[in-house]
Amino acid sequence: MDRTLTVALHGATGRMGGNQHLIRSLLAIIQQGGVPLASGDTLQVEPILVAREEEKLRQLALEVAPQQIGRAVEFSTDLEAVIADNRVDIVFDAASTQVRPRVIRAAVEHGKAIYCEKPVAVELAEAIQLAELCETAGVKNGVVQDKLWLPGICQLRKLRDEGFFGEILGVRGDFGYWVFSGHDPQRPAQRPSWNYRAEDGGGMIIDMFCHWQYLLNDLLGPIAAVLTHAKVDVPQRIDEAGNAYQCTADDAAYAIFEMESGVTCQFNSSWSTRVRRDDLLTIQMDGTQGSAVAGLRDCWVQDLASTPTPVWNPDVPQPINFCEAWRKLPAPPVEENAFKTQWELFLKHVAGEGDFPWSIRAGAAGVALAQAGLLSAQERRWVSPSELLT
Ligand SMILES: NC(=O)C1=CN([C@@H]2O[C@H](COP(=O)(O)OP(=O)(O)OC[C@H]3O[C@@H](n4cnc5c(N)ncnc54)[C@H](OP(=O)(O)O)[C@@H]3O)[C@@H](O)[C@H]2O)C=CC1
Ligand SMILES: O=C1CO[C@H](CO)[C@@H](O)[C@@H]1O
Repeated sequence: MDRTLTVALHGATGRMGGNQHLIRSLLAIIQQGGVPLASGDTLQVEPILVAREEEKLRQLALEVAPQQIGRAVEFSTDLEAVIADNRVDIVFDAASTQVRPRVIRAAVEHGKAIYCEKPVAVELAEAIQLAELCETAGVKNGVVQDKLWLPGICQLRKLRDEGFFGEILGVRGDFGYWVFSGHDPQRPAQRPSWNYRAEDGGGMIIDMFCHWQYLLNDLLGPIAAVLTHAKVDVPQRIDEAGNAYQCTADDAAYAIFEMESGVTCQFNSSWSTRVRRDDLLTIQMDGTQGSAVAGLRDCWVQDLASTPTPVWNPDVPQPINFCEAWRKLPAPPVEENAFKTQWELFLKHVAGEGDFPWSIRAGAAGVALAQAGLLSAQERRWVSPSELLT
């Protein structure tokens, strides 16, 4: 038997709302015939697209959706009416960050299940309030933590579980790429301008530390303290309308995370760097018995036996090709989109099958790390995220 969950997809016209959540997740689920449940039933999903711009919505609902699933889907510019609609089971928000608390509150008022993009809010106090609100109302809730299902990260987790590393000693994360400022009309900025304005909820720390929190927590347990140096490397950029604006949000952040386990993790996150590594995000984990480097999709390993023996001598050309000493792991047989995988888990959870630990409360822990990072950068000192949660 089929059961259908109707999802109000707010922010459908945005990059994430349109590409990852509509096209690669919800429409892909419809296209595959739904989500099989353990009960033998199949869970279907029906999106209602919501945003402010009717023309963009019309194009997604009446042109993009039919190309993928052979029929149109519903759309609306009236968020309040859609949230209040009795047919809607889940309210999902992927609009810009500052709008999120308002959407979550409205959804709770109407007793809907809530799922949203990260960060759940810019301010920690607000993120905690939202978690409490959902818990008190007893509504099912969740936050996107997509990196947990990236194929490269899944390989890293598997290596840890198999004991490949021996004793884990340290982790190094390198994230980012060059984001064009927009001054050259031939090379427009490839990210929305609000990301570079603190007053609009932008900034590297609030954007990426949420990801680093759940990733590190999953791989190594809780983060005890963070030390961050943040910068605005590119002070002026050009916005979507072609106007120059001052960048008020950090676009580079250099952080050391000290784990409760004693492991040290060091993460560079930058929109002002050029890539000379295997992927836009690489995470290297070093242990006594071996090391691994995970990119978004691939993972490379080097065990103790294949570790080269370098000798420092700048007077001769480097005799070792270090890249050759790494072995690329075979790709897993089925590679699913990480957002889609998490969507399926949330849909099943709402249908009564399976826990969903990636809650708004879990999202608030990400905001706590971001706030700790910002405070550390401002006051130039180590900050413990748990200090801010008490
Ligand atoms: N998990 C991940 O990997 C990622 C998550 N994100 C998160 O996703 C969210 C969206 O980011 P992204 O897609 O890059 O941003 P975009 O700027 O591309 O999209 C923002 C969306 O928000 C809507 N919006 C903006 N302001 C308002 C407002 N005042 N009221 C209602 N709607 C509004 C826009 O709608 P309209 O068309 O009406 O203007 C648009 O649909 C952010 O919270 C970000 O942190 C972002 C990137 C990656
Ligand atoms: O996870 C992410 C990956 O990178 C994006 C931009 O390229 C970020 O905005 C985002 O939050």
